[in-house]
Amino acid sequence: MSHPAAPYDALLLCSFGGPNRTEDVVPFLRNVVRGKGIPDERLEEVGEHYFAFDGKSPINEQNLALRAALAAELRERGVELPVLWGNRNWHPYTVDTLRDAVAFGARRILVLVTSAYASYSGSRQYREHLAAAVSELGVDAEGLEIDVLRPFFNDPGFVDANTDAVLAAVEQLPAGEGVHIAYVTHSIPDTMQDASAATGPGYREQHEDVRAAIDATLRERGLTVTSSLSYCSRSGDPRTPWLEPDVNDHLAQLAEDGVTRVVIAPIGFISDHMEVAWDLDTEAMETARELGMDAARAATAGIAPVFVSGLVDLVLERAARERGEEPQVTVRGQLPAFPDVAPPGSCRMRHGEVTGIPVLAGTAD
Ligand SMILES: CC1=C(CCC(=O)O)c2cc3nc(cc4[nH]c(cc5[nH]c(cc1n2)c(C)c5CCC(=O)O)c(CCC(=O)O)c4C)C(CCC(=O)O)=C3C
Ligand SMILES: [Fe+2]
Repeated sequence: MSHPAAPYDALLLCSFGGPNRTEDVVPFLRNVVRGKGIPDERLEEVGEHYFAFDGKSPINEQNLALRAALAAELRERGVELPVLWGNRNWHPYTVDTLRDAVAFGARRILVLVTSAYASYSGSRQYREHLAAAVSELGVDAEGLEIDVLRPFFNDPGFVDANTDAVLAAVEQLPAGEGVHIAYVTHSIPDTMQDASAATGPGYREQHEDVRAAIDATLRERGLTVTSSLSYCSRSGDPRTPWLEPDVNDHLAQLAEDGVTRVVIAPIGFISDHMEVAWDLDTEAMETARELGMDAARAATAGIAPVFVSGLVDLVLERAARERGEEPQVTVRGQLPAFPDVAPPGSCRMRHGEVTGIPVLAGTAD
């Protein structure tokens, strides 16, 4: 029998990156907004949330924890597959990790992007980034082949971890009748939403599918549930339309409608990074308090064993398909599993225009 992770010889956790201390904040943000000509003074303002946390984003420690959990789960299953880590916008940069991996003999690498949903920001932008990293490596990357795991929003491990978290949050609320689950994700520009829906279910529709799947389980458990999807963390020009409603406006509307018990469930995020810490734990929870609601924030998937185990299943499933086998694929919700290779035209940038920017694991059109 072949090695369960063959043909891969490494798994690369590829994430956004975040600053570790005050001095990192502006250089990190320069990377994030690269090429947009935004002056440093403006970045000092954009970095306000990071400065409020002494310049330290929680995201790096979360990725280290996820890497350790993935490595432990692989080891437990007797699978030898090193788990590497590289970021788009801060150390360790993907290009550096890849250079080391190649020097250590890696030739086929599978990438796990730390966004569960497909959109330009969570999907194609990472594939552009990987192509740029390989191109920067030049001859050093000769013979290197990189695949990217499909978006995993409807993976049973991810959905079940979120379901468990919502159930635990309901338990935290004072006793009462009925509960509203306010599912929350990162807002994106309407144009990016439209582009995400060009070749398959769009960003919003992917979230709606997860919402319905979790709701169904909650009702099976006997809970009286209403629910909604709202958005956080919009940025940019206020005249540009982004997905709405904003979670704070939405909570006010819910209060007006007589909702008194609410669970804020950040299904759009795989861990408690800055958006969750600031926009939800700081702002949205305060909004709920001011509105006199009983509110609890559901945990993100983080390193919940069911989530980590689901990710390892995904890795082994993809490896098996690369070997020409037909492993069983299980999803929650109504949408199918996304394809291994993103179809041409998928998740283009804001306006769906063809940029010609090279991508890995897919075509540039
Ligand atoms: C859909 C989505 C996810 C996926 C959800 C997920 O992966 O969880 C995500 C992840 C993240 N985004 C992050 C940080 C930032 N995102 C920015 C800007 C933007 N994000 C957008 C969307 C998303 N972003 C968009 C449409 C913009 C506007 C710029 C543009 O139109 O292209 C900016 C620039 C400043 C600003 O505009 O606010 C920053 C600093 C961090 C790190 C957090 C930490 O440090 O803990 C993470 C994981
Ligand atoms: Fe972002």
